Amino acid sequence: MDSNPQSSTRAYVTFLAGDSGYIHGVVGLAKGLRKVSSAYPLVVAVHPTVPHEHRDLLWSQGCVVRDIEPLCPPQSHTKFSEPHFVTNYCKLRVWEFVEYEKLVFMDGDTQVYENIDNLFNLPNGHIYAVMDCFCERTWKHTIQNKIGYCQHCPEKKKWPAELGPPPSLYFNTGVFVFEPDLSTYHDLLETLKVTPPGPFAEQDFMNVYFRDVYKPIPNVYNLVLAMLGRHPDKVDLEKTKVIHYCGGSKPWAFTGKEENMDREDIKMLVQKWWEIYGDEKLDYKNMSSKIIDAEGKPMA
Ligand SMILES: O=c1ccn([C@@H]2O[C@H](COP(=O)(O)OP(=O)(O)O)[C@@H](O)[C@H]2O)c(=O)[nH]1
Ligand SMILES: OC[C@H]1O[C@H](O[C@@H]2[C@@H](O)[C@H](O)[C@@H](O)[C@H](O)[C@@H]2O)[C@H](O)[C@@H](O)[C@H]1O
Ligand SMILES: [Mn+2]
Repeated sequence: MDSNPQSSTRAYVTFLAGDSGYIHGVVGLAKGLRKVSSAYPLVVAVHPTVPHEHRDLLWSQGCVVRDIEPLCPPQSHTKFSEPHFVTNYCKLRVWEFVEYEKLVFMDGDTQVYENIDNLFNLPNGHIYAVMDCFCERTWKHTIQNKIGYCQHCPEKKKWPAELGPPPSLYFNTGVFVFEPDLSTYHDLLETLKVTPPGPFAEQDFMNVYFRDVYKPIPNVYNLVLAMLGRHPDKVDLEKTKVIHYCGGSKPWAFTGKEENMDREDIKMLVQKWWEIYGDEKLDYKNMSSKIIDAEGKPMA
């Protein structure tokens, strides 16, 4: 018998901070999950900088709104790859959402195009995520990028033996499957205090912390846009379930002018994002399930 009946629950979870436009991403994700008939709610870990009207909007879109405290890395001179990455350490707060047995975290700049509820059935005891790509200029600080090595194509440019063993598999933290628990949460916070930050902030930290329990899942669950240009042979858009609009402009502010963004496939994917975001039939108020009577007829 489960000691805590709540702990058998599952949910998608995302993180929202500030007022710079990600609210559109989170609302779009809530509508996308409804469109693919996901069986689980979307919990939003909300940073104190999120305006109250955005909290109300999330609630009106059927999201579970959970306030979180900020979480900062130790003081350092690290130059993050993007200034806002320092805020992303707050993602780690989701490990305290222990009212859920299992969570699938999704960045606010991801969108789901096919049901991925099957991820909740992956065996416990691991963190599941898609391998990241090292080929973008954002990786210019790494030896991998300098020598042209990427974990998506180790056969193309082998890791030089003189550099020792190749780096451990490295995952993108835009989508990951995990089980929240308080002992891991407190250990994460203690370990964070003594871990010098890297350019990819909480992503670098999580890759070190979870190195021994990380298991890769196919890139159909988190296709970062860079893959389209860097590893087209590893991409099948027909089979892709989640698009991660990272590494350039976000769909809600798309200009197509950023590096690598002026591509027909990316413009098509941005249009697909807008088709969901703009679809009023997917608004929570228009989707609330009709109450039906004993004969299965909708009641007034
Ligand atoms: O100002 C910000 C920065 C980040 N985020 C959240 O943190 C996630 C990670 O940041 P981002 O997606 O920008 O990183 P990228 O995947 O583009 O590197 C976003 O998707 C949002 O869910 C946010 O809400 N507001
Ligand atoms: O805070 C660090 C971020 O690191 C990751 O983004 C990166 C990564 O994808 C690189 O491979 C790209 O080159 C880069 O553009 C992109 O920003 C996660 O997507 C994001 O959620 C967040 O954890
Ligand atoms: Mn992202």
